[in-house]
Amino acid sequence: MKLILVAAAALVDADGRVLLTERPAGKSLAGLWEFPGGKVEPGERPEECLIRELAEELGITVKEPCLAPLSFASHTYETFQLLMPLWICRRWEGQAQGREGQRLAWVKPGALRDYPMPPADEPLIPVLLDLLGPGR
Ligand SMILES: Nc1nc2c([nH]c(=O)n2[C@H]2C[C@H](O)[C@@H](COP(=O)(O)OP(=O)(O)OP(=O)(O)O)O2)c(=O)[nH]1
Ligand SMILES: [Mg+2]
Repeated sequence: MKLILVAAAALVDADGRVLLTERPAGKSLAGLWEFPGGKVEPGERPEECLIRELAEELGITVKEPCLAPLSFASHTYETFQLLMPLWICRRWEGQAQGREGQRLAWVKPGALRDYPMPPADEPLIPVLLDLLGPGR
């Protein structure tokens, strides 16, 4: 089966909230809430890809040293196998906006379960809860 490599970020703000973005209508998994990021293109390093995706999708500038490896998702979808490393990032320049019309939500970790996410993302929720606590 085809292996798809997706680089994604848990952006964490000063209050310990995590950014989720809604997948736009018309795309696969539309309406579900995900970590911003996208497919690594041929010849691209994953970190480079993530910095590009965060600029394209959110209009923010992230420096590579501000990305720390956190965890990964591995999930078998019907038509491909997803492998998605997740970096945590607490520092960036600019204010995140949905540059592709997508809705954004800053979510305290204890409320992540209120946002329907792709099945691949499910195991990442406890990782964030462990690291950040449920939040107030
Ligand atoms: N960015 C991101 N993608 C995720 C997450 N969970 C998850 O299963 N995915 C899947 C959805 C897509 O198949 C792929 C993301 O790649 P992408 O964001 O560049 O894909 P895309 O919108 O162009 O998707 P597609 O419609 O072409 O499949 O990984 C997540 O938390 N963040
Ligand atoms: Mg994307």
